[in-house]
Amino acid sequence: MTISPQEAGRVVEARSVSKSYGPVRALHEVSITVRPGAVHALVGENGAGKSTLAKVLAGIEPPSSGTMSLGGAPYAPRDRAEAKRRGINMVPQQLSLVGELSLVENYLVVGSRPFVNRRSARSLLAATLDRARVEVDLDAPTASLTHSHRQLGEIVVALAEGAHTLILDEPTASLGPLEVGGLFEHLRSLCELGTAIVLITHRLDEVRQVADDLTVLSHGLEVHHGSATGLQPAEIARLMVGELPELAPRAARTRGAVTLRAEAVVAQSTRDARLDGVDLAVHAGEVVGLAGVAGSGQNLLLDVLAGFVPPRSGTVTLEGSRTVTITGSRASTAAAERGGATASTLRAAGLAWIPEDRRDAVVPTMSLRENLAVYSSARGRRADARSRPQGSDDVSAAGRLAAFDVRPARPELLAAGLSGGNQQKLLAARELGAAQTPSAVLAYGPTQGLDLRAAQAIRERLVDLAAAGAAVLVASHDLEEVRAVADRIVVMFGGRIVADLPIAEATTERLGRAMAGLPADDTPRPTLPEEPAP
Ligand SMILES: Nc1ncnc2c1ncn2[C@@H]1O[C@H](COP(=O)(O)OP(=O)(O)OP(=O)(O)O)[C@@H](O)[C@H]1O
Repeated sequence: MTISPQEAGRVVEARSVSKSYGPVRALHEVSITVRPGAVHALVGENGAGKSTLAKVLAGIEPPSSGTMSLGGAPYAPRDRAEAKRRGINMVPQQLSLVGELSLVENYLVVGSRPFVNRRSARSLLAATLDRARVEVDLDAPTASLTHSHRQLGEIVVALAEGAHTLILDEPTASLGPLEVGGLFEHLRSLCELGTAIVLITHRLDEVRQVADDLTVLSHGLEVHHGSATGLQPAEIARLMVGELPELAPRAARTRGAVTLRAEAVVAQSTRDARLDGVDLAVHAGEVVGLAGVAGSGQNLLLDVLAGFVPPRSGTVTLEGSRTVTITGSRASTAAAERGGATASTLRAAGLAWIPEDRRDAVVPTMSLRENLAVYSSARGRRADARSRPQGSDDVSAAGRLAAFDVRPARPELLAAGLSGGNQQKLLAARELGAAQTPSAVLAYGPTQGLDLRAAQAIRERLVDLAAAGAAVLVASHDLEEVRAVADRIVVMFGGRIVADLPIAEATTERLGRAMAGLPADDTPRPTLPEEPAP
């Protein structure tokens, strides 16, 4: 590719950049060249240093040593605002839009241009949308937008701030295949306009689909830097982690009685399709996959099953260490009648819960040990700990962290110091690593942000828990994730369950049709359920 003089002014280079956090060496003499008009994929296993490199490029963290340049001129941003002024902006792993505010209002909050009024901010964003060929509602509260629209909205805000180099930290981690396709189309349009994109991803197939250049990091070192063209996912995986162990063959399991049941559940939330009489039974010893395009009701169903959203009508039952029944908006166990909250009543009865957004479950300001113990502490179990030998908690916490390969496996560290993938492993260690098998597991995208090896370990753990008698329900935007573990796949569309397929019958074609609300054969579309009441 030939670079015009104007574009040459935008080549971002980092030379021998290192970054340490105390004793942790996150980056060691890494060099990268980011070209205008190209997608540069940045891959590596969890904790390899990808986000750190992104933060250094975006002025969020200063490097410990090394130099950077922009268009040949020195580039050493003092902070993020300076990086933005020079045209380099980052969309973080966890989106930073304020949910109650619209995109226009969010832009007014973060925009670096002084004295921009609402009308000119709106027209600037509208023009940016147009240029990037994106359609997103500029005036609705961003919390009411789908995840992919929020993602695009955040990109549009960054572009409106004048970014010529955009760094996207795992933008596809919680998007479904259709949304990923849409996002990539937009990224390609941006590249045609000369924007440079650094794309951090764990989905190696995406590198083949969209990337021009590739940098692979491993343990803070750069192990590959070059063209992405023609590289197959398996080759990239080998560069990242060496050979992957074969998936263990699935152990034979027997399906037991129903452990988790939803009957005629009707529920409503502002973020998802209204549940319209959902029946679902998950048996002890089975893994059920839950699929659906975003907004089909799967988020709300899991929130109802986890006790966070009370159903308007219908019943949820967990046959755990005791039976918990939720009807309408109340849990009817003795504990709940004494005032116990529904979600914690379910937990106390043996429900494990991995939410879609790990920020709902991991407390960054607490240590890893405190994060592991947070629910038992909340139930007043600290007193038990006092009677144990001193330090035994730390030993068991360290063992649990090591078993889930949390790096570093040091119980006293704050969770904030872990990379995103390692926080996800910490969550899995808490929810799936207790000595006692949970009665039921609800997991939404349990391998989000995990590298191949870590994702494989979590999948095996879910299957092992089912073999040990748990009823496991796994929802994901990533069909491959669901398919890798499930014995059957239930598909939601428009707030209803529209298909329930044994894994052997869950072909891409059949799942795709069900997810689009089409019947199994070629007959016309079914009538959609009524619109939720305003
Ligand atoms: N604020 C921090 N304090 C201490 N250590 C940190 C901090 N941020 C990152 N680290 C450490 O630096 C290393 C690299 O982390 P980084 O977040 O860059 O990894 P990553 O490749 O983005 O991982 P992931 O795929 O899990 O997001 C890790 O060992 C991490 O624990």
